[in-house]
Amino acid sequence: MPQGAGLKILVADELAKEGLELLKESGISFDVKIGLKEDQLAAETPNYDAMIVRSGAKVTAKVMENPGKLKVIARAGVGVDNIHLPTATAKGILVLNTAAASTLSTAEHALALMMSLARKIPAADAHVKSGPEKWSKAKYQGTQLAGKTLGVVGMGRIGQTVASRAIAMEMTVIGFDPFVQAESLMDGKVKMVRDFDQFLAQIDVITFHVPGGEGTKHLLSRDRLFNKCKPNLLIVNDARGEVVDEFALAEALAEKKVAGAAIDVFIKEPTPADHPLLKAPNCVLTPHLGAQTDEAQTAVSVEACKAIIAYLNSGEIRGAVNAGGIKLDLPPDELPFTKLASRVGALLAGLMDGGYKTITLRVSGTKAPKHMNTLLRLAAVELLKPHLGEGAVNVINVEHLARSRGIDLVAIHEEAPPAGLVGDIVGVRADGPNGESHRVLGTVYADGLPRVLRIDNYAMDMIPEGNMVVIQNDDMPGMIGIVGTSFGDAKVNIADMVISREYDKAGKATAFQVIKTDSSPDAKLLESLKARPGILKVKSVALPARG
Ligand SMILES: NC(=O)C1=CN([C@@H]2O[C@H](COP(=O)(O)OP(=O)(O)OC[C@H]3O[C@@H](n4cnc5c(N)ncnc54)[C@H](O)[C@@H]3O)[C@@H](O)[C@H]2O)C=CC1
Ligand SMILES: O=C(O)C(=O)COP(=O)(O)O
Repeated sequence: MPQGAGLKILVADELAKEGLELLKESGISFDVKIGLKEDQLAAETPNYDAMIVRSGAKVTAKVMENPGKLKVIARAGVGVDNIHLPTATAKGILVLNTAAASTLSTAEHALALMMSLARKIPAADAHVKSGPEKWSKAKYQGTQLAGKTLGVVGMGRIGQTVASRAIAMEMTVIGFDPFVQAESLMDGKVKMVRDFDQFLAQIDVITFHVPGGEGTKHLLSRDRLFNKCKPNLLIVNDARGEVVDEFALAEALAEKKVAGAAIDVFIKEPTPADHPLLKAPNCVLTPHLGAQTDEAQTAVSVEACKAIIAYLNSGEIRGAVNAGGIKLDLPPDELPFTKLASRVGALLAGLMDGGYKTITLRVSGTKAPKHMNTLLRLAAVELLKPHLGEGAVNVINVEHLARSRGIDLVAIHEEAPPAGLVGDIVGVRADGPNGESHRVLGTVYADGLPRVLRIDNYAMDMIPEGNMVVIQNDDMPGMIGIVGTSFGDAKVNIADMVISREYDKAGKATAFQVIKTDSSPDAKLLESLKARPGILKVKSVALPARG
């Protein structure tokens, strides 16, 4: 079957053709359905493996309530405030964006707004076009930006790009961003101010480059607009509508509490006909055009489509917003640790009788510790699968599902491998609520294949793969024979086997037999083994084949 066959993508906002071409080439079928209302989008969602949106489609909790086969949503752009992230994460849907693809265009748009505002370009343009009779220059006298102080709110990708260009225009730039700890940024050229009101007191122009949402709502509130801003302040909002109190802004402009505003983004888009900013003085408005250039639209479309294709075809995660920083497309010498973690997790799940209180990953060495979160999530997915079902848990929702069940996920970087072992060791331990506890330790050899080196305290060296049966028995003569004969009688061929012995504190020896079989042992065989005197535990686990 060709790659991509059977998969379907919903393109729910307008997307540049370059990305759509990539979808066609990938063989994954797609439908373009723009302007769907919440109910319509909710009805369409379960039929698609992936969705691509910009800011128009609202992917609410309701839309994802019954996500069907939806696995991934790509935002062709930056802001993901139109996607209900907690629901996406809980449902195991990867959300990704194209973070840097539109940075330059959006920064240029903010600068264009700033200059339009300072020099009254839109009004002057309309004036000239209105005819020669009232030709006036004095009415359109503007403000020079060189020498003025620009305050950049949000010193991320777009904020810094705006700052560098404003510095080139000989503006003084200061920044406000509570998530930047440095005293200054950009080689000391942008001083960071901690207190927002003190920041407002220093600036002639303010430009916003923050994400939307509760954390940034009404940063420029009514109180600040009326009582904290300098009356000559020019306001640029190319971020999100809620960042500035739109209604208070219209009043502040009318009452000359601030000098002007240029706004690209609104609480409600399209803006309603009675929106107060439409009639506010010295106010320049654009219809969410920050990223609307040929270059940015091509880039976001291509990146979003490439990322969707990569995730659907190979599980590769690019530009993830809700995957806790995990990475599955690792270099060849690190990639086998992902398989190791999954198989260690699956083996451990097979050993446990009950549920879990804590799942702990311990890693040592140089390669595995680079990917602790990824390895922990992969192991935890396998541990939770038998409890939640095959399709219910994945690397996106595993942390949420564990937390919602009161299971702690812990990752520990050990300075040195456990005694007797060397190199990159990945160990996973599960502790149950009733004192049950098991652990499995493994590594990856130079052949790139995972090895299990310990189950509990039993030492071994085995590739975890295929049908595996783990048997714990009293260490006494004849036990291997009993097991061998039982498998033989059941016509189950033993492909490989390791035996390991351990002594408990009282000096009593027990042995572990880890057996790989060519076919799956049935319940009757396992039950008959369990019933044998001297056999303490029999567990069967089906792992993927070696490949
Ligand atoms: N008008 C348009 O068409 C476009 C608008 N945007 C908007 O611009 C935003 C920023 O984009 P990037 O610079 O790429 O994101 P970014 O993530 O690189 O930067 C955002 C910055 O905001 C800071 N921040 C967060 N909360 C803050 C707060 N309460 N006060 C001050 N700073 C805060 C963060 O620490 C970060 O440094 C996007 O989230 C999106 O909402 C992005 C692209 C196009
Ligand atoms: O990328 C962003 O965050 C934007 O705001 C751009 O929105 P758009 O894709 O043009 O609807």
